[in-house]
Amino acid sequence: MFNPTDHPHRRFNPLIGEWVLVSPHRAKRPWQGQQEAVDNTPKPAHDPHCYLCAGNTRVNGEVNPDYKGTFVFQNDFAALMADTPDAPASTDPLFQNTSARGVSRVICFSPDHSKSLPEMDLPGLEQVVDTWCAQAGELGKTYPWVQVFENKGQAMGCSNPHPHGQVWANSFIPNSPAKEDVQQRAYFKDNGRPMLLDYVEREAAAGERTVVSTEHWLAVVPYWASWPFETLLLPRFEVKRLEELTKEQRADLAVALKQLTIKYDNLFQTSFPYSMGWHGAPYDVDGNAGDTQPWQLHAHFYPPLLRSASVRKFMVGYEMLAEAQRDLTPEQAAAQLRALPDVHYLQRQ
Ligand SMILES: O=C1CCN([C@@H]2O[C@H](COP(=O)(O)O)[C@@H](O)[C@H]2O)C(=O)N1
Ligand SMILES: [Zn+2]
Repeated sequence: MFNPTDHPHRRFNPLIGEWVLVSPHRAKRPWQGQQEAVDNTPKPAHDPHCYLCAGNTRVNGEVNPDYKGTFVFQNDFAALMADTPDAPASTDPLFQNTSARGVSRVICFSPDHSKSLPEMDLPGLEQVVDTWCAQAGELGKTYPWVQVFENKGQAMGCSNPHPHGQVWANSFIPNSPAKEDVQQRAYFKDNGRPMLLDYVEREAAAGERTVVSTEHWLAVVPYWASWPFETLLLPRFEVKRLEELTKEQRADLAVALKQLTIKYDNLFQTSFPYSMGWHGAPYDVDGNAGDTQPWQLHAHFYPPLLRSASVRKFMVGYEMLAEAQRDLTPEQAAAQLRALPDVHYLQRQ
């Protein structure tokens, strides 16, 4: 008799139209592979050598202001520029290219070099949320896609430990949002409702994949999660883009973010690495983005850790050549996170 906690099976991710292989007992195999370096040394509130700290000089010689809340600056090594000339049109179907313009900005979450999101207070987190919303709303006037994201931890290639995120505006809609656009439009056409609005209601009723639940927000390990402790942060109301969030919805988002990231840090009692980012309806800057009705704003958290602070999941081999594969079920991951205290392990000492 099939049982999803013991038997390998595949699950469909309707947001990108791809399958994930679930092998529930893979996490039990002996591990003699790489151990990630774990850096639990406490950080100073101000680091005189940090390029992102208030009042310090950045690598390009600019001096950061003595900022008190969030601080946004143009990335000195921007991946995209606003004035890049058009790439020459290609006629050969095997050698297609197209132009790429945009803006890259860095968002310092606070002047405190030592506090990542779970350790920040709610007013500080609300400022981060307001900054995300303001950046998306401003850049969305000029660019069809605005990618708000955060790389946290050295395990995620973070080049600077000062808690910060980034926002990259694009003159194009990148691959992942493009897939989600197609999938949400197809679902809306068949069902007359945004996919993730139906999904959040079903998950709120089910509960077995819920990690954090607040008045306006729900964080789940999605049924189709790829990364071991991947979560999807969903509004429990219809909303298309960050800047549409009301003050109350933003304040509650700060609560949900704090609870989720505290759970994450408590899982292996370490600052939990992840890449996270927001997806909302593309912006209609040239009149052909289509209506926003099928879309629902949401945030993805993609954390690499699998078994401990030092053992991560590798999406390699089978995952690169075939399809994503996970070593424990989403329900098991959610249960582990749910069972954790909602006070940060450093606060408890
Ligand atoms: O003086 C600096 C240092 C870092 N940066 C930028 O800060 C960003 C740090 O982000 P990451 O840690 O996610 O790499 C990185 O994109 C880097 O280009 C500056 O723009 N100026
Ligand atoms: Zn710093």
